[in-house]
Amino acid sequence: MQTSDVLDIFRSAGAVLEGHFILTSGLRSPTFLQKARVFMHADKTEVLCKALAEKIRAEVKGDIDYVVGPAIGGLIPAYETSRHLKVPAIWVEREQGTFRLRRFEIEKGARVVIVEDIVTTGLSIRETIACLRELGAEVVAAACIIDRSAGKTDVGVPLIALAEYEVPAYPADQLPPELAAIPAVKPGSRNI
Ligand SMILES: O=P(O)(O)OC[C@H]1O[C@H](OP(=O)(O)OP(=O)(O)O)[C@H](O)[C@@H]1O
Ligand SMILES: O=C(O)c1cc(=O)[nH]c(=O)[nH]1
Ligand SMILES: [Mg+2]
Repeated sequence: MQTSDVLDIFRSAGAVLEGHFILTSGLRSPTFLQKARVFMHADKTEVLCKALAEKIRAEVKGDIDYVVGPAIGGLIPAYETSRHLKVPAIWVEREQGTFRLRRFEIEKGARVVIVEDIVTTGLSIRETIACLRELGAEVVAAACIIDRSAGKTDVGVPLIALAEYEVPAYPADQLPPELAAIPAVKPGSRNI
């Protein structure tokens, strides 16, 4: 599956939004990939996650014990990707801002692959890795549907992206005037 195919699916779902967005990292962007508008369609989600599962199987050597999705955005793609990988899917969710594995137990040494929706700075994946390593799990790879950094982000483990799509993002104090003129909205769930 090519990047253009992935973007066609996002566009067909009305998931490529234009405006002024506050990202989870605090960066600002004129473009937001509202993945929820894709994941509301099981058929579109299946196509994307089956392709991602195939890419994960091709790149990860050895067993995978769990797929782990960072809530909320990672829940649906992690579940659907795990269905194709035929391994269980679990998730981390924020407890007072910090990712925790609140509902599951995981064996020490378990080999896990993180499945995210979108990667911008990789911050959310690094936070997920920290949580899982504290529990003794081995994070063998991370994966995502779209990497907005187009391969520039280093999360400390191999990052398997179904598509790479570079989108501008700016520190809040370095906004171009056309972006500063638009009221900012924050679609994600961090700090809620
Ligand atoms: O690579 P990063 O800079 O961390 O950005 C990507 C993260 O941002 C979004 O999550 P967000 O915290 O906005 O909440 P959501 O999962 O509820 O959408 C997205 O789901 C990724 O988890
Ligand atoms: O960086 C983010 O927070 C982010 C960007 C994006 O395009 N979509 C998303 O859900 N989160
Ligand atoms: Mg998220």
